[in-house]
Amino acid sequence: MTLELVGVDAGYGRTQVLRDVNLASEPEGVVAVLGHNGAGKTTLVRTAVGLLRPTRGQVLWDGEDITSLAPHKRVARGLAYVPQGQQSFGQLTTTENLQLVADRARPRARRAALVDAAMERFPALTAVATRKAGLLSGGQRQQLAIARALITEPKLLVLDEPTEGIQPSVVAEIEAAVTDLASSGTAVLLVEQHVGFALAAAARYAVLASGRVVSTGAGGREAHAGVREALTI
Ligand SMILES: Nc1ncnc2c1ncn2[C@@H]1O[C@H](COP(=O)(O)OP(=O)(O)OP(=O)(O)O)[C@@H](O)[C@H]1O
Repeated sequence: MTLELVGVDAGYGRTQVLRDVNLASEPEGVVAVLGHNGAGKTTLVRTAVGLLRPTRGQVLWDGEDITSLAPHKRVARGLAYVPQGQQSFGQLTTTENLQLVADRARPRARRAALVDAAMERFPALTAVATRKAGLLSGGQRQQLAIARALITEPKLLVLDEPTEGIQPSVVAEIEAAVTDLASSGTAVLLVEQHVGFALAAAARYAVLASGRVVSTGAGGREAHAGVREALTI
């Protein structure tokens, strides 16, 4: 499954942010979206997941036009989104946060297995399974947010700056989980400020500047120079 933005313009009211954006996820692996603050990365992912309607262009899911499809229907098709900011239900425990999403899964008998599988991806969560999410560290809450998205068994996981504001020791755990996910068949669209990690993980990258894609290419170490140059635009 690939998600594709074709000639997309989008913005807020009269403020146009995205300009003629063309970008596709890979059927497997990571596509990294890079760019400075305010470049339009969050606007791009919000448009991709259906929280913002493009003013021009199309969003395709495996070739099908889903531009007008509601976000929750996109989730049902296999598109999951983890927004910036480690959001969770603070009064619920770690496990309850996961169960809340699993409770929608069918058949009922699978629900516990989904929670267990999501926990297994993030061993740090097991230790805080009964703690209220509001009392978790930023890194734990970020892991919980990703684990919650995984309960929907996405084909494509859209992550908006998963390492932002997270202490370095936990960043490595999040990076490892994202890399592991991508290599086990879940495609990832990754917005990331941390260029080193993004390029190491990415099969492909796109650099956004002032709402336009100004550079794209294959990921990996050799992409650094091209990305650095594009980021100076
Ligand atoms: N709700 C909104 N209403 C009006 N303008 C907005 C809104 N959200 C973002 N913008 C503007 O759109 C532009 C792009 O913002 P966006 O959040 O997409 O960038 P970003 O690349 O994700 O930046 P960051 O790394 O800071 O999150 C910015 O100029 C921002 O001020």
